[in-house]
Amino acid sequence: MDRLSHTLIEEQDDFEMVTGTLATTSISSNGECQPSPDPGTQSVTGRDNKHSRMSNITNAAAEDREHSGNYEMDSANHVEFTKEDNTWITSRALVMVRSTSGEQASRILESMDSRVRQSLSEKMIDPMIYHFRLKACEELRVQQAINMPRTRAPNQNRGTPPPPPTATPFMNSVDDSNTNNAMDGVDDAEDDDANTNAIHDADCTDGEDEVNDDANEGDYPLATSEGTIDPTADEGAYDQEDVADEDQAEVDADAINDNEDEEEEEEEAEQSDAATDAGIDNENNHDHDHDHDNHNHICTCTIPYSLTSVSILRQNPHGDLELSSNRKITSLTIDHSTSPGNGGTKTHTIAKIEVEPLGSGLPGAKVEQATQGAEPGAVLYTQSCFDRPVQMSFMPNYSDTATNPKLLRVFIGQIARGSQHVCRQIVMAGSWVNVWSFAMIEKAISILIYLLTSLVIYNIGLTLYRLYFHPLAKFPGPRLAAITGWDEFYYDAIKGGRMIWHIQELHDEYGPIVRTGPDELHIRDSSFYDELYISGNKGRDKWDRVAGYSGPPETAVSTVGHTHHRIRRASLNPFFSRQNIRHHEPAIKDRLSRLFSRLRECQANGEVVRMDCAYMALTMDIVSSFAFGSNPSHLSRSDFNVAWHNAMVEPLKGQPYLKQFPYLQALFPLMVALPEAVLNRINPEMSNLMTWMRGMRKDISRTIEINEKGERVDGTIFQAILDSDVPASEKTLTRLEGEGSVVLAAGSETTARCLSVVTFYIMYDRAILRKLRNELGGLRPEADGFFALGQLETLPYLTACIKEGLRLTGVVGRLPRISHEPVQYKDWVIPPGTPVSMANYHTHYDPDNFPSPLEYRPERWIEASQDGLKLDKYLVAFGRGTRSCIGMNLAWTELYLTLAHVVTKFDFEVYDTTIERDIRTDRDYFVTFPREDSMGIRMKVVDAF
Ligand code: HEM
Repeated sequence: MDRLSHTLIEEQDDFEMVTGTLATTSISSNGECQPSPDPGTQSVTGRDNKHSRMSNITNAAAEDREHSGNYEMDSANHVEFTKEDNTWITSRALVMVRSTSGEQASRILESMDSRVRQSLSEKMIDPMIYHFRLKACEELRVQQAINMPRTRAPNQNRGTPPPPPTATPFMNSVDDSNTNNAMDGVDDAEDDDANTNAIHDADCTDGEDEVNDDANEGDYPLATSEGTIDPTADEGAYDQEDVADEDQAEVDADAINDNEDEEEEEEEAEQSDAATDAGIDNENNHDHDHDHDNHNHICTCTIPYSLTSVSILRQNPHGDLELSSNRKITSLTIDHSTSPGNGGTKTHTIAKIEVEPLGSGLPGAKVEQATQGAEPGAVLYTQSCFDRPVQMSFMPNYSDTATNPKLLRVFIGQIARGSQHVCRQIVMAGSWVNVWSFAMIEKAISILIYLLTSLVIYNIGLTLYRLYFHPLAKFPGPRLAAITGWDEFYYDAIKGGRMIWHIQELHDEYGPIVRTGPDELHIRDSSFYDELYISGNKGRDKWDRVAGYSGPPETAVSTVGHTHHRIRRASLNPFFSRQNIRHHEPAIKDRLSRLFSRLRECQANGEVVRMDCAYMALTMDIVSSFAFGSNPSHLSRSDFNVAWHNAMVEPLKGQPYLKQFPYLQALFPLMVALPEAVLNRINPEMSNLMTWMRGMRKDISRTIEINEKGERVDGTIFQAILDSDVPASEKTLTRLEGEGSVVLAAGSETTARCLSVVTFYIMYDRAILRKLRNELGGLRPEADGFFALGQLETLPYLTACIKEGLRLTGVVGRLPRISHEPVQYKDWVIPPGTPVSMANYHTHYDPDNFPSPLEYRPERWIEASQDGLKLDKYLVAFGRGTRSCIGMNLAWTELYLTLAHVVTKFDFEVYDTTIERDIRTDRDYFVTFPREDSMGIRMKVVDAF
């Protein structure tokens, strides 16, 4: 394109739009913009003279400058505009005039220097036209300064004045006004603009433009001083008869434009190529009029991903990036209804955009819906509140989007040429820029730093408090345990249920009472057991940290308060009474018969039996018939339903995590709520359990319904609770459901483990087997083929075998209790409210009471009794006090009946089972666990009698 040479003023900055040093552009006698008429400095180019009217303007402006310092020419800074520039300026000015309300126009006129007005009036120049031409010149100059492709001029249609700004939808209004979306490019419309009116450039410190205030502050405002951009606002056109003159001027310019068509097409083609280079679909983005050669000149707009703010990084003349301003978007509304898809590119209309007033600074803005429009790949089209459309195109960055989806490439261009307040910086952007969600990241980082600092300070304070000022500070123990409870997590979660062995070492070092955690004491003294786990009204509370995972909410076992626990326990006691268990004896014997027949089958098949699973199937079948009146028949399953065994046992390993992160308990109800198919895929074993729980819930609901009709469902724990005197709040579906789960869990693995360990030792040590068979040989079975329970309970050796089994297995872990009164232990006064624990393991393996504690030696119980020692005092497998095991009568019944009949009816051979690996208590997950590599307790049935 044959551009006339032009000189730009020395700008303070490429991106400083209208400051007080606007280029001193003049309007030549032919009506084109050109350098000011300073003969000494301007390069005047040849032009045809046909638009003589405009020379008046030129002269007027020149004279103005003589009168006013504001219009002082800067001889060093002058500019020349081409014809097409002038065309654009004219059209642009027209649009601005039309979009100016009467009120605004009056303000402009008022603020205009009277001498200027006078001068203009003498030369019959409309001051509004003059004013807006200045602005248009200024815009154009800025674009040229950054070498940005020109926006399609408004009112491109030959002779048709542009329509006034319309209300939403903006896309429509953009189309109507023939400005299309802002990136409509330099298209044929420019051919139409031959309006060669020219305006002298002027120094814009004339005070008529509040934009200058912003610019002078070195800021790059994106908002009006009120901070609002409302593209829906129709400010009402400035009714100007003088527009007719402009139209006439446009007609005059047609002839000139014809020569320029070819050049325009070439330019368009260049730009289209550049867009292709930038990865933009030219078809979809044919309107993206931008210049990719100018990346170095553009400012980089940092628009947070959520569009909470807009900040602009500008590039100074040295090529460095500078942060020029941050403006917070306070509201951004996207009109999705006007968002047609565009070949995979989403197009949205911004219905309204508001930014903060100057000086508000970052950060923080609540932006509704903003993110919806700002996803990578989305294209935001909008029309500014002014006369030009604003387009923001969000496209993935070529290189970084894959690794960092927050990095977008944004094209911002052709925006609101007339909207100097708001978008002039964006006008300058006019190209593809990288956009990062800095504000969000910065905000997150600052919050993180704040939190970390607070955390560090808090922890330092807490550490000092725990070490020196805590009520337990005087108690012995390692400093680490005094400071943090994480060592417990390490031993229980990381090393796998080993905390009680670590505590054992601490006792060896520090004595019988040790501070094992910041708030917790532990005592290893078998003689103190009954004092801590006290009976009667002085009962202790549970520690809420532990109670939470002992069982589901609302159950007795998870109740913290002693009094509340008593109420709940009272509703269960009758059901677990010795009398009620006797009542269930036939059902227990029935399940035992099933076990015996299964063992005979195994013998016949030569199968190796997982005794731990067989006994688990037995205890689950028994407890199910006892508590729920049902028969799940785990015994009948070929593998004794090993899946159920695992489903009941494996979750216990999660207890250390639940203790450290109690909120994980919230996941359990979610798991129950998961659809069966989903859970089945995730964990088929748990899925069985969940299915069972759902079934139980149905049964309970039915029981409640039947009770409401005045009828009963006898023989279940649910009916027992409903029959009890407890308040209705203790008879809810949740409570009943919870108690059902607890009974199934507490009543199966505990007893099963004891049975399988005892069976192992009896079969492993034939001497024990012989003694036991001798003792049992003195009994005669009853009519049902079973020994009478009463008789079995009198057998000392059988009882000793069971006690020795309970000593080595059962609940081995700590059972914290909290007293509301000070507790005296030796010289120590334990402050009220302190959780104090004793591990059953330490009592059961106390060598003072049980020499060679790791050995299975039933004889110790016989010998102790003969020596008058009350060894039973130290058998605490079922706990003691108000919270001891409620199911111990059932457990004893099962143990007596099962062991007595198994040893007399079957002979087993231990199969690849070792004491070290499979029998000995190695881990504490509330109940005893063998070593990790255990393969179960396996035996072969070699004989059946
Ligand atoms: C050898 C077998 C068993 C052992 C070693 C045993 C051990 C224990 C222990 C130590 C506790 C106290 C837990 C604590 O303080 O948090 C307890 C509580 C409990 N046990 Fe057992 N138990 C056995 C069998 C059973 C059976 C067969 C049932 C039911 C059918 C049962 C049901 C319960 C219940 C419901 C509790 C909670 C009591 C409460 O908090 O009031 N247990 N058990």
